[in-house]
Amino acid sequence: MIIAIDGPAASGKGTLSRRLAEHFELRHLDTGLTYRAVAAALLAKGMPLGDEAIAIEIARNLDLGHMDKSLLSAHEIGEVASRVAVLGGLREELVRLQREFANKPPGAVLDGRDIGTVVCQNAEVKLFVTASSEARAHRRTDEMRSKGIEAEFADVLEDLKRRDLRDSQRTIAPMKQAEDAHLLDTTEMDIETAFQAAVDIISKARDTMPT
Ligand SMILES: Nc1ncnc2c1ncn2[C@@H]1O[C@H](COP(=O)(O)OP(=O)(O)OP(=O)(O)O)[C@@H](O)[C@H]1O
Ligand SMILES: Nc1ccn([C@@H]2O[C@H](COP(=O)(O)O)[C@@H](O)[C@H]2O)c(=O)n1
Repeated sequence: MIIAIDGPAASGKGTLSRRLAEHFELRHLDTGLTYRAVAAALLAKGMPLGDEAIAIEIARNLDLGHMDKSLLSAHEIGEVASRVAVLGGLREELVRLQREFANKPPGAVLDGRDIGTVVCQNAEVKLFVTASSEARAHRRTDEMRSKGIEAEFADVLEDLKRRDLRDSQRTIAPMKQAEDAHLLDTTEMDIETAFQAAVDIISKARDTMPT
């Protein structure tokens, strides 16, 4: 079974995806990390962010098993990732790796921006996880502060809105809800409630799948 989870920044899709993968005994790939890894490598090499040939080369050498989430999660890397994510050739290379991951048995949960619309259009279940910009900014600000990182709610909110706008308006594979995706708005849900709602949707979909 392949479960595709998309949604805007800090909507909780990563938290949900990890728990769903554990619950349904599937593998999990946070595809945002693949864009972040390329962004971080470009920054480390001091290369211009628009240098697509170098970005593709970095993507070809990416080892999905060795992406350091704690390093790549930095708020600033998310911003740079969203700027390199507009490059079509780079996306093709990363999508190839992501599909390879998804198609290995017993299946997987992938989260990102274009999983239901591009990467795994054939996924058995698709969710589009969202929450109001304010709720997402509060969650991200709390998360950063809990790690000892200084964060101002207003700055985080502005950054999230800018990133969402870029991600949803780019020409290639923009972030959007797939037509056959279930919408899960978690603005008024805590993590446990959101998880139970997702399990219900997926279990119902699985019960109606041909064996
Ligand atoms: N329903 C929820 N209620 C409250 N907090 C939540 C909820 N879901 C997730 N969180 C918290 O919000 C923060 C962001 O969640 P998470 O990292 O899963 O989002 P994301 O969509 O994967 O973000 P990104 O796109 O930046 O990778 C985390 O600190 C997480 O614990
Ligand atoms: N399938 C995806 C996943 C991510 N992106 C881009 O990467 C940025 C960082 O992603 P996070 O999920 O870690 O926040 C994101 O803002 C997107 O620009 C993508 O394009 N497609």
